Amino acid sequence: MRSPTTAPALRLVGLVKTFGEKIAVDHVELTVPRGSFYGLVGPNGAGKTTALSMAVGLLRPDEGRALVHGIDVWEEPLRARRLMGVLPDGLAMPERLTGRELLTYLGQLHGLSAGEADRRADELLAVMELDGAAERTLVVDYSTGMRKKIGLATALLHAPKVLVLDEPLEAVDPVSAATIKTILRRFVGHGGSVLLSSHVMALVEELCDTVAVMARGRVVAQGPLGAVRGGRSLEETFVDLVGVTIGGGEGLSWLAS
Ligand SMILES: Nc1ncnc2c1ncn2[C@@H]1O[C@H](COP(=O)(O)OP(=O)(O)OP(=O)(O)O)[C@@H](O)[C@H]1O
Repeated sequence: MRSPTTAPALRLVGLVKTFGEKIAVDHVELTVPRGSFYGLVGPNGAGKTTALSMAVGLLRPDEGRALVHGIDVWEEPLRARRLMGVLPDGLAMPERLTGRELLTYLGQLHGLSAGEADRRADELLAVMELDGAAERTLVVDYSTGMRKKIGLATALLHAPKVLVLDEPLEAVDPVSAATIKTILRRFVGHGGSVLLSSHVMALVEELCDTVAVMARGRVVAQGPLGAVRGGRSLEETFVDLVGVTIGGGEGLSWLAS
């Protein structure tokens, strides 16, 4: 086992998860190099959310391990979680708090002093453009895009080394998306590592240097973006790898009448 100082940002080793008869994640191996901007793509139901939930310690695997900077997420959860910032799908978070209250509360749970938690909350709210009226609004009343932004702010609050983000830009307007992309690029530019899942190939091509394609619970390709797409667009490569038949061309004749 490599030491925490040289280990990859994140390593998933033989992860398996079944729900009843359904194998949601089937022996997934994934290595996110340090300093990489890593995109995980796959069709609906491919197992991305299940794999990411196991990677960050939110869902216990049936088999396999997840290591953050070489630290086992299940054996040393506190050490591992200190290194990770997580934006889960569905964004379960305390909702009866304002954006500011949420950040200061979570900051103190992370062990920051009240002053430091306040200072970081100020900066994050400003950067996410959630200052002003938004910071006094309860999170339960936030729009989907605002929830993504406050979720990303909570993920960044304790200055993690690795961000694991499930669909961070889904349902986010273009202006907020540009803000989030800038923040993520800065995070990687300063030595952090990002693993994000997305359905949007153009987004992954724009942001990520390394990609993995999941289908039916398995990783069917992974590596540097250029090598995986092999001179084509990621979308073409994806359709080939995933082996989908593109629907919509037949049926629905009543629509034309
Ligand atoms: N809690 C659960 N109970 C039963 N089945 C589940 C559960 N969570 C996921 N699944 C099933 O596991 C498979 C993988 O789901 P998962 O949400 O990980 O896929 P995904 O790639 O994130 O999909 P999407 O892109 O649509 O979000 C799906 O068939 C899903 O129905």
